[in-house]
Amino acid sequence: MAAASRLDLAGLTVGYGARRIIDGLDLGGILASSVTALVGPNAAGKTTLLRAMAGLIPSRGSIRLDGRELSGLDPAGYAREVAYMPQTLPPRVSLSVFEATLSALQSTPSAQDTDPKQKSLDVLRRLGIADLAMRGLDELSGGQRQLAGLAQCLVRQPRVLLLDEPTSALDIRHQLTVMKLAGDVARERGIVVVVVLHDIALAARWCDRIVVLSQGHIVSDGTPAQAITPAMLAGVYGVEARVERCSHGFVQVMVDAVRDGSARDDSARAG
Ligand SMILES: Nc1ncnc2c1ncn2[C@@H]1O[C@H](COP(=O)(O)OP(=O)(O)OP(=O)(O)O)[C@@H](O)[C@H]1O
Repeated sequence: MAAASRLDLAGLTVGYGARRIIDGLDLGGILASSVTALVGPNAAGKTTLLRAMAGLIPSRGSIRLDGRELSGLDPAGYAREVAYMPQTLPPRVSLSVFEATLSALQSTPSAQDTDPKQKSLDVLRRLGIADLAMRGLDELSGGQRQLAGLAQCLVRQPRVLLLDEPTSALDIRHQLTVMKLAGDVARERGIVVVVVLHDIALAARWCDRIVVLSQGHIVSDGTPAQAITPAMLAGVYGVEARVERCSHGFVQVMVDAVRDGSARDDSARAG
C-alpha cells in the first residue's frame, strides 16, 4: 500500500432526491498522517458527507486523493482506496469476529499478504479484542460489535479511513484506545483518517484538525483551539460554553446552559 498525502473535496454536492444536503462544499488539504474530526449538530450532514466521500451515495464535484479523482473508480477500485465504518453495523451476520475480519481482508486483494490469518489476529490484538475472535458477531455487545467493525476496516489497509461515530457505543477506556489507535494508524501507514464525532472533548484531545459542519456548510475549520470557540458553540449548537485548556494543553469544553431554551438541531430545517 502506497502512503497517501492528501484528500481534497471541491464543489461537492450531495442530496437525497431533489433535496440537497451538501451544496458545493470545498474541503481541501485533508492531510495524511493526521486525524481530521468532522463535528456538528444532529442532521448537519456529517454522515451524508462521509458516505459521499466513501463513494456510497452519488455526488457531484470532485474527490481527489493525491490529485487523482476517486469518483471515476468502480466500486472495487474505490473500496481498495477507501474504507468506511458506518454508524450502525449490519445486523444478523453469522460470522465469527475472526471470520469477518479475515473476509474483509480477503475482499481487498491489495491488502493481502503472505499470512492473512496472522494479519487478522494482529488487528484484533491491537484493538484488544483477540479474546473475541471465535465469538459470533451476533453474540456481541454494542461496543464489542463496534470494535469488530473497526477491525474489519483496519485490516483492509485503506489509504483513506472514514469512521462514522466509532466511539458512540464505547466506554471511556475503549474510546481512548480507539482514538489513539486512529492517530497511530494514520501516522504509521501515512493514511488519511476522518472521524465523525459528537464528543467535542474527544475530538479536541485526539484530532489534529476539526471541521465543524452545520446545515451542510463548513462553519469552522482549524486546529482544536482555532475551531472550538465559545462563539462557535453558541452559534452552531446554541449553548453557553467555556473553552479552556487543561494542564496538558488540551482544549476542554464546559457546557453551562442551553442559550435560547432549545438546543440547536439542524433537523429542524429538515422538512
Ligand atoms: N437516506 C436518506 N434519505 C433522505 N434523507 C436523508 C437520508 N439520510 C439522511 N437524510 C437527511 O439528510 C440530513 C442530514 O443527515 P445526516 O445523517 O447526514 O446528518 P448527521 O450530521 O450525520 O446527523 P447525526 O449527527 O444526527 O447522525 C437530515 O436532514 C436527514 O434527515
